[in-house]
Amino acid sequence: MLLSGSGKPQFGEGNREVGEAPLGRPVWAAVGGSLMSLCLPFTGVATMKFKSPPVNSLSLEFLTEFSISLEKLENNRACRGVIITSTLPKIFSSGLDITEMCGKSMEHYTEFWRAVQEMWLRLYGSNMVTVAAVNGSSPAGGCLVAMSCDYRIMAENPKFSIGLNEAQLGIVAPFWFKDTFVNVVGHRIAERSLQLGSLHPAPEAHKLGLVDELVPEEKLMERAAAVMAQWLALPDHARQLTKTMMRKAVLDRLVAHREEDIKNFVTFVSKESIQKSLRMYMEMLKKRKS
Ligand SMILES: CCCCCCCCCC/C=C\CC(=O)SCCNC(=O)CCNC(=O)[C@H](O)C(C)(C)COP(=O)(O)OP(=O)(O)OC[C@H]1O[C@@H](n2cnc3c(N)ncnc32)[C@H](O)[C@@H]1OP(=O)(O)O
Repeated sequence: MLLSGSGKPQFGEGNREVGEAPLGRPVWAAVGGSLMSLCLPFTGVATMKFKSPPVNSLSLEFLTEFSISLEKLENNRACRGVIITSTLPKIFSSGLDITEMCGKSMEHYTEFWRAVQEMWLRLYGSNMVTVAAVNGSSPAGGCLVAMSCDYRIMAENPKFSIGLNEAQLGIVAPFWFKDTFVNVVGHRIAERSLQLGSLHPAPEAHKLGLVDELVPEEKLMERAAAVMAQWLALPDHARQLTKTMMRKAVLDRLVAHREEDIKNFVTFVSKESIQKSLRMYMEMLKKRKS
Protein backbone atom coordinates (compact mmCIF):
# COMPACT_ATOMS: atom_id res chain seq x y z
CA MET A 1 0.00 0.00 0.00
CA LEU A 2 1.28 3.50 -0.70
CA LEU A 3 0.43 6.32 1.70
CA SER A 4 1.42 9.96 1.26
CA GLY A 5 0.70 13.21 3.15
CA SER A 6 2.09 16.39 4.75
CA GLY A 7 2.30 18.11 8.08
CA LYS A 8 3.94 16.85 11.21
CA PRO A 9 5.40 13.49 10.30
CA GLN A 10 4.75 10.99 13.05
CA PHE A 11 5.07 7.78 11.20
CA GLY A 12 6.91 4.71 12.30
CA GLU A 13 10.34 3.65 11.26
CA GLY A 14 10.94 1.64 8.13
CA ASN A 15 10.49 3.22 4.75
CA ARG A 16 10.02 6.72 6.06
CA GLU A 17 11.11 9.70 4.05
CA VAL A 18 10.64 13.25 5.19
CA GLY A 19 11.37 16.32 3.05
CA GLU A 20 12.65 19.38 4.93
CA ALA A 21 11.99 22.98 3.85
CA PRO A 22 14.82 25.49 4.49
CA LEU A 23 13.21 26.54 7.78
CA GLY A 24 13.24 22.98 8.94
CA ARG A 25 9.54 22.47 8.46
CA PRO A 26 8.50 19.14 6.98
CA VAL A 27 7.26 19.55 3.42
CA TRP A 28 5.89 16.10 3.11
CA ALA A 29 6.23 12.71 4.62
CA ALA A 30 5.93 9.49 2.73
CA VAL A 31 5.59 6.17 4.38
CA GLY A 32 5.77 3.36 1.92
CA GLY A 33 4.73 0.13 3.49
CA SER A 34 5.09 -2.69 1.06
CA LEU A 35 1.40 -2.86 0.16
CA MET A 36 0.34 0.75 0.13
CA SER A 37 1.94 4.15 -0.11
CA LEU A 38 0.92 7.06 2.04
CA CYS A 39 1.83 10.71 1.72
CA LEU A 40 0.73 13.69 3.76
CA PRO A 41 1.52 17.10 2.23
CA PHE A 42 1.04 20.57 3.80
CA THR A 43 -2.62 20.59 2.91
CA GLY A 44 -3.26 18.13 5.74
CA VAL A 45 -4.78 15.69 3.27
CA ALA A 46 -3.13 12.30 2.96
CA THR A 47 -3.30 10.09 -0.09
CA MET A 48 -3.28 6.36 0.46
CA LYS A 49 -2.61 4.28 -2.62
CA PHE A 50 -3.09 0.55 -2.62
CA LYS A 51 -0.25 -1.23 -4.38
CA SER A 52 -0.62 -4.94 -3.90
CA PRO A 53 -0.53 -6.66 -7.32
CA PRO A 54 -2.15 -8.33 -9.03
CA VAL A 55 -5.53 -7.09 -7.72
CA ASN A 56 -5.12 -5.45 -4.27
CA SER A 57 -6.69 -8.39 -2.46
CA LEU A 58 -7.23 -7.69 1.23
CA SER A 59 -4.90 -10.26 2.76
CA LEU A 60 -4.12 -10.43 6.47
CA GLU A 61 -0.88 -8.56 5.83
CA PHE A 62 -2.61 -5.91 3.74
CA LEU A 63 -5.39 -5.38 6.30
CA THR A 64 -2.85 -5.06 9.09
CA GLU A 65 -0.86 -2.46 7.19
CA PHE A 66 -4.09 -0.64 6.29
CA SER A 67 -5.18 -0.43 9.93
CA ILE A 68 -1.75 0.70 11.11
CA SER A 69 -1.64 3.39 8.41
CA LEU A 70 -5.09 4.64 9.39
CA GLU A 71 -4.11 4.72 13.05
CA LYS A 72 -0.99 6.74 12.25
CA LEU A 73 -2.95 9.26 10.23
CA GLU A 74 -5.70 9.45 12.84
CA ASN A 75 -3.10 10.22 15.53
CA ASN A 76 -1.40 12.85 13.40
CA ARG A 77 -3.08 16.14 14.30
CA ALA A 78 -1.90 17.67 11.03
CA CYS A 79 -3.91 15.18 9.05
CA ARG A 80 -7.59 16.05 8.50
CA GLY A 81 -8.48 13.92 5.53
CA VAL A 82 -7.43 10.96 3.44
CA ILE A 83 -8.06 10.08 -0.19
CA ILE A 84 -7.96 6.34 -0.83
CA THR A 85 -7.16 5.04 -4.30
CA SER A 86 -5.15 2.38 -6.14
CA THR A 87 -1.91 2.40 -8.08
CA LEU A 88 -3.07 -0.58 -10.16
CA PRO A 89 -4.76 -0.03 -13.49
CA LYS A 90 -8.43 -1.11 -13.57
CA ILE A 91 -8.59 -2.42 -9.99
CA PHE A 92 -9.43 -0.54 -6.81
CA SER A 93 -9.53 -3.72 -4.72
CA SER A 94 -10.68 -7.27 -5.50
CA GLY A 95 -11.99 -7.62 -1.95
CA LEU A 96 -10.97 -10.06 0.73
CA ASP A 97 -8.16 -12.36 -0.26
CA ILE A 98 -10.02 -15.62 -0.86
CA THR A 99 -6.87 -17.65 -0.26
CA GLU A 100 -6.98 -16.44 3.39
CA MET A 101 -10.33 -18.19 3.72
CA CYS A 102 -9.39 -21.48 2.03
CA GLY A 103 -7.72 -24.49 3.61
CA LYS A 104 -6.37 -22.64 6.64
CA SER A 105 -6.61 -23.33 10.38
CA MET A 106 -9.33 -22.04 12.73
CA GLU A 107 -6.66 -19.84 14.36
CA HIS A 108 -5.84 -18.31 11.01
CA TYR A 109 -9.51 -17.61 10.20
CA THR A 110 -9.88 -15.99 13.63
CA GLU A 111 -6.88 -13.73 13.12
CA PHE A 112 -7.93 -12.87 9.58
CA TRP A 113 -11.49 -11.96 10.52
CA ARG A 114 -10.34 -9.84 13.45
CA ALA A 115 -8.15 -7.92 11.01
CA VAL A 116 -11.11 -7.37 8.64
CA GLN A 117 -13.19 -6.06 11.56
CA GLU A 118 -10.34 -3.83 12.76
CA MET A 119 -9.88 -2.24 9.35
CA TRP A 120 -13.59 -1.48 9.08
CA LEU A 121 -13.90 -0.12 12.64
CA ARG A 122 -11.01 2.25 11.97
CA LEU A 123 -12.15 3.39 8.53
CA TYR A 124 -15.89 3.66 9.16
CA GLY A 125 -15.25 5.27 12.54
CA SER A 126 -12.52 7.63 11.36
CA ASN A 127 -12.61 11.25 12.46
CA MET A 128 -10.90 12.24 9.24
CA VAL A 129 -12.73 13.09 6.04
CA THR A 130 -12.37 9.98 3.89
CA VAL A 131 -12.83 10.08 0.13
CA ALA A 132 -12.61 6.98 -2.06
CA ALA A 133 -11.30 7.64 -5.56
CA VAL A 134 -12.47 4.37 -7.08
CA ASN A 135 -10.31 3.97 -10.17
CA GLY A 136 -11.26 0.39 -11.01
CA SER A 137 -13.39 -2.58 -10.05
CA SER A 138 -14.28 -2.95 -6.44
CA PRO A 139 -16.14 -6.15 -5.52
CA ALA A 140 -17.13 -7.32 -2.02
CA GLY A 141 -14.50 -6.26 0.55
CA GLY A 142 -13.30 -3.63 -1.95
CA CYS A 143 -16.81 -2.22 -2.04
CA LEU A 144 -16.85 -2.24 1.78
CA VAL A 145 -13.70 -0.08 1.82
CA ALA A 146 -15.26 2.42 -0.59
CA MET A 147 -18.61 2.44 1.25
CA SER A 148 -16.87 3.08 4.56
CA CYS A 149 -15.58 6.40 3.25
CA ASP A 150 -17.55 9.65 3.48
CA TYR A 151 -17.70 10.14 -0.28
CA ARG A 152 -17.13 7.96 -3.35
CA ILE A 153 -16.02 9.18 -6.76
CA MET A 154 -15.70 6.51 -9.42
CA ALA A 155 -14.08 6.49 -12.84
CA GLU A 156 -16.95 6.53 -15.34
CA ASN A 157 -15.76 3.43 -17.22
CA PRO A 158 -18.72 0.97 -17.48
CA LYS A 159 -16.23 -1.93 -17.41
CA PHE A 160 -15.52 -1.12 -13.76
CA SER A 161 -18.03 -2.56 -11.32
CA ILE A 162 -18.71 -2.35 -7.61
CA GLY A 163 -20.99 -4.19 -5.22
CA LEU A 164 -21.32 -6.82 -2.52
CA ASN A 165 -21.26 -10.00 -4.62
CA GLU A 166 -20.78 -12.44 -1.71
CA ALA A 167 -23.94 -14.40 -2.59
CA GLN A 168 -22.38 -15.27 -5.96
CA LEU A 169 -19.52 -16.95 -4.10
CA GLY A 170 -21.93 -18.94 -1.91
CA ILE A 171 -21.04 -16.87 1.13
CA VAL A 172 -23.04 -14.32 3.11
CA ALA A 173 -22.10 -10.70 3.71
CA PRO A 174 -21.95 -10.24 7.49
CA PHE A 175 -24.40 -7.89 9.24
CA TRP A 176 -21.98 -4.97 9.39
CA PHE A 177 -21.25 -5.13 5.65
CA LYS A 178 -25.04 -5.09 5.19
CA ASP A 179 -25.51 -2.22 7.66
CA THR A 180 -22.87 -0.16 5.86
CA PHE A 181 -24.56 -0.88 2.53
CA VAL A 182 -28.01 0.07 3.87
CA ASN A 183 -26.60 3.34 5.23
CA VAL A 184 -25.30 4.19 1.75
CA VAL A 185 -28.13 3.12 -0.58
CA GLY A 186 -31.17 2.42 1.63
CA HIS A 187 -32.88 -0.82 2.58
CA ARG A 188 -34.64 -1.80 -0.65
CA ILE A 189 -31.70 -1.34 -2.98
CA ALA A 190 -29.38 -3.04 -0.48
CA GLU A 191 -31.71 -6.02 -0.08
CA ARG A 192 -32.10 -6.66 -3.80
CA SER A 193 -28.45 -6.11 -4.55
CA LEU A 194 -27.29 -8.34 -1.67
CA GLN A 195 -29.67 -11.21 -2.45
CA LEU A 196 -28.56 -11.20 -6.08
CA GLY A 197 -24.90 -10.62 -5.23
CA SER A 198 -24.93 -7.86 -7.86
CA LEU A 199 -21.85 -6.16 -9.19
CA HIS A 200 -23.00 -2.83 -10.59
CA PRO A 201 -21.22 -1.24 -13.56
CA ALA A 202 -20.15 2.31 -12.67
CA PRO A 203 -23.12 4.12 -14.33
CA GLU A 204 -25.62 1.84 -12.54
CA ALA A 205 -23.76 2.20 -9.23
CA HIS A 206 -24.11 5.95 -9.62
CA LYS A 207 -27.84 5.68 -10.36
CA LEU A 208 -28.32 3.57 -7.22
CA GLY A 209 -26.37 6.03 -5.09
CA LEU A 210 -23.66 3.47 -4.35
CA VAL A 211 -21.15 5.99 -5.67
CA ASP A 212 -21.70 9.72 -5.35
CA GLU A 213 -20.34 10.81 -8.70
CA LEU A 214 -18.64 9.61 -11.86
CA VAL A 215 -15.79 11.44 -13.53
CA PRO A 216 -13.40 10.66 -16.40
CA GLU A 217 -10.57 8.59 -14.99
CA GLU A 218 -7.93 11.27 -15.62
CA LYS A 219 -9.95 13.76 -13.53
CA LEU A 220 -10.46 11.45 -10.56
CA MET A 221 -7.73 12.72 -8.24
CA GLU A 222 -8.36 16.36 -9.12
CA ARG A 223 -12.04 15.93 -8.30
CA ALA A 224 -11.26 14.00 -5.09
CA ALA A 225 -9.06 16.91 -3.95
CA ALA A 226 -11.85 19.40 -4.72
CA VAL A 227 -14.43 17.36 -2.79
CA MET A 228 -12.01 17.02 0.10
CA ALA A 229 -11.49 20.81 0.18
CA GLN A 230 -15.26 21.31 0.30
CA TRP A 231 -15.65 18.92 3.25
CA LEU A 232 -12.66 20.39 5.07
CA ALA A 233 -14.06 23.91 4.77
CA LEU A 234 -16.31 23.09 7.73
CA PRO A 235 -15.11 23.09 11.33
CA ASP A 236 -13.80 19.61 12.18
CA HIS A 237 -15.65 19.26 15.48
CA ALA A 238 -19.10 19.86 13.96
CA ARG A 239 -18.46 17.50 11.06
CA GLN A 240 -16.94 14.82 13.31
CA LEU A 241 -19.80 14.88 15.83
CA THR A 242 -22.31 14.66 12.99
CA LYS A 243 -20.45 11.72 11.46
CA THR A 244 -20.39 9.95 14.81
CA MET A 245 -24.12 10.56 15.25
CA MET A 246 -24.82 8.98 11.85
CA ARG A 247 -22.51 5.96 12.21
CA LYS A 248 -22.33 5.15 15.93
CA ALA A 249 -25.19 2.64 16.13
CA VAL A 250 -23.72 0.51 13.37
CA LEU A 251 -20.19 0.67 14.80
CA ASP A 252 -21.42 -0.11 18.31
CA ARG A 253 -23.28 -3.15 17.04
CA LEU A 254 -20.10 -4.77 15.79
CA VAL A 255 -18.12 -3.75 18.89
CA ALA A 256 -20.79 -5.38 21.08
CA HIS A 257 -20.86 -8.58 19.01
CA ARG A 258 -17.27 -8.77 17.84
CA GLU A 259 -16.35 -12.15 19.35
CA GLU A 260 -19.65 -13.70 18.32
CA ASP A 261 -19.11 -12.39 14.77
CA ILE A 262 -15.65 -14.00 14.68
CA LYS A 263 -17.09 -17.30 15.91
CA ASN A 264 -19.81 -17.15 13.24
CA PHE A 265 -17.26 -16.46 10.54
CA VAL A 266 -14.93 -19.26 11.63
CA THR A 267 -17.76 -21.78 11.90
CA PHE A 268 -19.20 -20.72 8.55
CA VAL A 269 -15.97 -20.62 6.60
CA SER A 270 -14.74 -23.93 8.05
CA LYS A 271 -17.73 -25.85 6.65
CA GLU A 272 -16.74 -28.20 3.86
CA SER A 273 -19.61 -26.91 1.69
CA ILE A 274 -18.30 -23.33 1.98
CA GLN A 275 -14.72 -24.42 1.36
CA LYS A 276 -15.92 -26.19 -1.76
CA SER A 277 -17.74 -23.07 -3.00
CA LEU A 278 -14.67 -20.91 -2.44
CA ARG A 279 -12.38 -23.39 -4.20
CA MET A 280 -14.74 -23.58 -7.16
CA TYR A 281 -14.90 -19.80 -7.32
CA MET A 282 -11.08 -19.53 -7.37
CA GLU A 283 -10.95 -22.16 -10.12
CA MET A 284 -13.55 -20.22 -12.10
CA LEU A 285 -11.41 -17.06 -11.80
CA LYS A 286 -8.37 -18.93 -13.09
CA LYS A 287 -10.30 -20.59 -15.95
CA ARG A 288 -11.85 -17.29 -17.00
CA LYS A 289 -8.32 -16.02 -17.48
CA SER A 290 -7.13 -18.85 -19.73
C1 LIG B 1 -24.29 -16.72 8.82
C2 LIG B 1 -23.38 -15.61 8.43
C3 LIG B 1 -22.01 -15.77 9.02
C4 LIG B 1 -21.07 -14.76 8.47
C5 LIG B 1 -20.12 -15.44 7.55
C6 LIG B 1 -19.21 -14.50 6.87
C7 LIG B 1 -18.79 -15.06 5.53
C8 LIG B 1 -17.68 -14.37 4.86
C9 LIG B 1 -18.01 -13.05 4.35
C10 LIG B 1 -16.89 -12.57 3.48
C11 LIG B 1 -17.03 -11.20 3.10
C12 LIG B 1 -16.45 -10.68 2.02
C13 LIG B 1 -15.92 -11.56 0.97
C14 LIG B 1 -14.98 -11.05 -0.07
O1 LIG B 1 -14.53 -9.94 -0.17
S1 LIG B 1 -14.57 -12.34 -1.04
C15 LIG B 1 -13.76 -11.64 -2.41
C16 LIG B 1 -14.75 -11.32 -3.46
N1 LIG B 1 -14.06 -10.84 -4.62
C17 LIG B 1 -14.40 -11.20 -5.85
O2 LIG B 1 -15.36 -11.89 -6.09
C18 LIG B 1 -13.53 -10.67 -6.95
C19 LIG B 1 -12.89 -11.79 -7.67
N2 LIG B 1 -11.98 -11.27 -8.68
C20 LIG B 1 -12.38 -10.77 -9.88
O3 LIG B 1 -13.53 -10.67 -10.20
C21 LIG B 1 -11.30 -10.33 -10.79
O4 LIG B 1 -10.08 -10.91 -10.35
C22 LIG B 1 -11.10 -8.80 -10.85
C23 LIG B 1 -10.92 -8.19 -9.47
C24 LIG B 1 -12.29 -8.15 -11.57
C25 LIG B 1 -9.81 -8.52 -11.68
O5 LIG B 1 -9.91 -9.16 -12.92
P1 LIG B 1 -8.58 -9.37 -13.80
O6 LIG B 1 -9.02 -10.04 -15.05
O7 LIG B 1 -7.84 -8.10 -13.90
O8 LIG B 1 -7.68 -10.32 -12.91
P2 LIG B 1 -7.79 -11.90 -12.69
O9 LIG B 1 -7.03 -12.59 -13.75
O10 LIG B 1 -9.22 -12.30 -12.51
O11 LIG B 1 -7.07 -12.08 -11.29
C26 LIG B 1 -5.65 -12.00 -11.16
C27 LIG B 1 -5.24 -12.99 -10.10
O12 LIG B 1 -5.76 -12.57 -8.83
C28 LIG B 1 -6.54 -13.65 -8.26
N3 LIG B 1 -7.64 -13.05 -7.48
C29 LIG B 1 -8.60 -12.24 -7.93
N4 LIG B 1 -9.41 -11.87 -6.93
C30 LIG B 1 -8.94 -12.46 -5.83
C31 LIG B 1 -9.36 -12.45 -4.46
N5 LIG B 1 -10.41 -11.74 -4.04
N6 LIG B 1 -8.64 -13.19 -3.59
C32 LIG B 1 -7.57 -13.90 -3.98
N7 LIG B 1 -7.12 -13.95 -5.27
C33 LIG B 1 -7.80 -13.22 -6.17
C34 LIG B 1 -7.02 -14.43 -9.47
O13 LIG B 1 -7.37 -15.73 -9.10
C35 LIG B 1 -5.78 -14.40 -10.35
O14 LIG B 1 -4.84 -15.32 -9.83
P3 LIG B 1 -3.83 -16.13 -10.79
O15 LIG B 1 -3.03 -15.08 -11.49
O16 LIG B 1 -4.71 -16.92 -11.72
O17 LIG B 1 -3.04 -16.99 -9.86
